[in-house]
Amino acid sequence: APLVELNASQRAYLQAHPTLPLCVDPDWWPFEIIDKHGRHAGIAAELIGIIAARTGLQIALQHTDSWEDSLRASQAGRCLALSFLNSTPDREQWLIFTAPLLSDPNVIITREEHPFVSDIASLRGKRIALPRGTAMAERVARDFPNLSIVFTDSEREALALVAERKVDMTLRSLIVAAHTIKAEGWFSLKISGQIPGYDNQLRMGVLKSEQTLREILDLGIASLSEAEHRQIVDRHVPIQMVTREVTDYTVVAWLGLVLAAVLATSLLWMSRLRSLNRQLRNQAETDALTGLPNRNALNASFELDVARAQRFCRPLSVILLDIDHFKAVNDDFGHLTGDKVLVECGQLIKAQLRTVDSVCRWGGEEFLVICQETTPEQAWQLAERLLLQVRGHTFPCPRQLTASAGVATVRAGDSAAGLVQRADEALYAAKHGGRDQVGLIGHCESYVN
Ligand SMILES: Nc1nc2c(ncn2[C@@H]2O[C@H](COP(=O)(O)OP(=O)(O)OP(=O)(O)O)[C@@H](O)[C@H]2O)c(=O)[nH]1
Repeated sequence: APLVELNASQRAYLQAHPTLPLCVDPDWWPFEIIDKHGRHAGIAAELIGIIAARTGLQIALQHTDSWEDSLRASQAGRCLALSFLNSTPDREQWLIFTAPLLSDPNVIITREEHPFVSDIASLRGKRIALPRGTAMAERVARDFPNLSIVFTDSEREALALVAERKVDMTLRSLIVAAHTIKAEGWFSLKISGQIPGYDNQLRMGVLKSEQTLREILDLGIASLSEAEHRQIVDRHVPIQMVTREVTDYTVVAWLGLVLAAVLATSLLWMSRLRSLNRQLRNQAETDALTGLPNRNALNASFELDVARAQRFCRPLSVILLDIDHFKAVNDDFGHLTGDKVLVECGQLIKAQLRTVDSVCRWGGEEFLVICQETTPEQAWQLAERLLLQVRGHTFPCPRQLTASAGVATVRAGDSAAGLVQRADEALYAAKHGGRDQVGLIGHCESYVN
């Protein structure tokens, strides 16, 4: 980078001051530290190093034991400049300040389970830990009377109180917080929000008498590029600085993402539940072997069919069909053959029906056919046709098979069960009469004129 161009009085100042006595905070990592070799290190040290190289200043580090020590040394005139500090009315009594070397937002730190803070002014009765005597503690007390402040002796103690659940939150420099959370392993802490305008503007402080020194430093500071700032900060803060983007918008975006994820999961879950329920209902109402509806599937609608036929004097008939000597099929050719016969018999019956009629597997080797708008005579004819089909069909079984059927038609006062009962009696009669025939019980009373 090019050297900064100085004017005559600035060059004269440098000649009169071959070294610049600088006081720093010896223990404020990652901003700055006096390391074990007695060297100034950290973000501030690197930024000031570039400034010195570009302006020709020779820095002479003044060793102190603490930040308070450094402030006292500065007040006593033992160092002409302080490295990295916010300007406050108190400090302005003896210092003048350069432009900021670094802006660093102060962020709200809470435990992981705390919701994101979008508006700190709306929080009631929350406890916030802040180091005593800091500019930020003064500002929070003034701007947010809704919070109760717990004063601590250090920033570390403030963070520890949050980690130990003794307070709800603290406010801290993003860079220092990111570093400390990682260094201390306080991963139960998170950055929950940011107070707009609560930024650290870290500047160099120069004794009031040293106007020219401030001019020189400002020229050096102005020469620092955004990329140089970023590189230096990134090197010292191992946590990704995307956290720098923690503003209300990111919070909203994150919440949006989380909500979307929850919504998507519930929708998925609900559709899965619906599909499972559909499967369950299908399974409950379908005969696994033949794929026909079973007795359960029929019950509700069958009662209604019977009631409707009675109410409107319409004929409704049922046919109960039973394969003859089916036990012998099982016994002679095995259950698997018996199963195949049942499946084919179901298909055979179904193929003969009008769409308004329905067939279900009533149980065992019995099929029940419900024939809407069907007189006993018509039902009888259908039953005869079904038996003819069975008789003429080649089942996957070495034996020629036949079936018997019982027919019944709705009467006044009938229930669905009563109707099937009569069909069963008719079937019994057919079996008794020699099988392979249709049985009919009682007279063929019908509602049709
Ligand atoms: N393979 C097979 N057999 C079944 C099934 N359900 C019932 N059965 C058998 O069907 C047979 C019915 O026999 P029975 O009620 O004695 O009547 P049948 O041998 O058909 O004689 P009739 O009805 O008097 O002509 C029994 O042996 C049952 O085990 C099934 O799902 N698969």
